[in-house]
Amino acid sequence: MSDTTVIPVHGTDGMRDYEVLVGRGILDAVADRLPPRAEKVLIVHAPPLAERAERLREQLSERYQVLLAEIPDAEGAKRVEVAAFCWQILGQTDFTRSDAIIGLGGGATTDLAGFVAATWLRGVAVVQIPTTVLGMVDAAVGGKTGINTAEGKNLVGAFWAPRAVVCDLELLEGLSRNEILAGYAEVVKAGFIAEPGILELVEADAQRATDPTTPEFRRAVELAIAMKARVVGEDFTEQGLREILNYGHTLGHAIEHAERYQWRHGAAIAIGMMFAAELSRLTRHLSDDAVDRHRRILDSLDLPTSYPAGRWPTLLASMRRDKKARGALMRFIVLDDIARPTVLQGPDESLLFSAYQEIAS
Ligand SMILES: NC(=O)c1ccc[n+]([C@@H]2O[C@H](COP(=O)([O-])OP(=O)(O)OC[C@H]3O[C@@H](n4cnc5c(N)ncnc54)[C@H](O)[C@@H]3O)[C@@H](O)[C@H]2O)c1
Ligand SMILES: O=C(O)C(=O)C[C@@H](O)[C@H](O)[C@H](O)COP(=O)(O)O
Ligand SMILES: [Zn+2]
Repeated sequence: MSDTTVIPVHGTDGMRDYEVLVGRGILDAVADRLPPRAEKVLIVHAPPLAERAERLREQLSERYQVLLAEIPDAEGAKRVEVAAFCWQILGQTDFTRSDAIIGLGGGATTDLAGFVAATWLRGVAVVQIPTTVLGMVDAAVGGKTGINTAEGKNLVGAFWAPRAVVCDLELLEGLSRNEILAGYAEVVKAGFIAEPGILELVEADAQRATDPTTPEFRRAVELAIAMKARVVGEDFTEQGLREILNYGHTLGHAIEHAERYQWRHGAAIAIGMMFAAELSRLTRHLSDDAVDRHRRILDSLDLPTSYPAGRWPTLLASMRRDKKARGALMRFIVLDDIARPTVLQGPDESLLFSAYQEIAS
């Protein structure tokens, strides 16, 4: 464990403090992070993680009765039917408040596992083991849990902090390059809103910054996690500051909805950040240089930055249902400069359309 980085997260709103561990080959740490009085543990995982879940089950079975819940892959996990499937397992095995859930997988799995933990008996412990870049730097940290509905992304959910987050970088070795790059969209999001050092790492050498075996990758990931830890430690339930983590998400979530949840989250958010940068240029005088920097960085990561012009009415309707909206007023996270985020409330539709035209294909 000597090479493990420990990032503390301050608990507020009745949540306990917890830690995010980052390292290689550190899954042994999981047992010690489970509640001491737990007897049963449910590992929630998608099919691609089945072998890994079985190994974890063997590792934990000396101390616990370990159950497995194999759920649908990717966004298919974030449905109420899948939560009900997990609740049924918990009910049939007399899972009590001292037992614990483990979310093992990408952000979709950890969002669902967290939601099941938040709702079962009004809250049981969850330890998250993210297995994608996006899960490690964002989804598994911070306690936002949730599922999608036909009307929109993450419309049902709860704030429920994990007991620990264990990020074993070795788990990333089976991921495709496209999956790594999509997850990296949230790493550069952290760069744009608060940690320009991340952007510098990508600009210096995008290949090394995105290769999970390099020190540059680990540095970028740790900077992104530490930034998120600071923000959620101050504003767990998104009363204000936490909204900055939604940079690029108002349009990004609308794209995911328009694409019937078949797109990778990070790809949609990349387009959303490009839109937010253009909106920032129009409303906050974000410099041309800073906007071009967005496009250059996203291009260097092979992430998309445009979307068809004709989809605007659909996207606008969907953005009105965004959780940041207050009545008829839409809210967007924009930048005064790199690492200086702010909220734009109630912009005119014509202004939004002008920003969209800049990214429309
Ligand atoms: N709660 C939050 O704060 C938060 C933050 C960001 C994103 N999210 C959510 O996270 C989700 C996206 O997460 P994601 O990008 O990790 O996608 P994902 O969970 O869909 O995983 C992507 C794919 O990679 C596979 N996979 C995962 N780990 C693997 C591994 N180690 N080896 C091989 N295959 C593996 C998965 O099975 C899936 O097919 C979205 O639903 C998004 O809304 C939540
Ligand atoms: O943790 C947060 O807060 C975020 O906004 C992080 C986002 O990257 C993430 O996609 C989150 O799930 C979006 O939250 P939502 O409230 O817009 O559904
Ligand atoms: Zn996101």
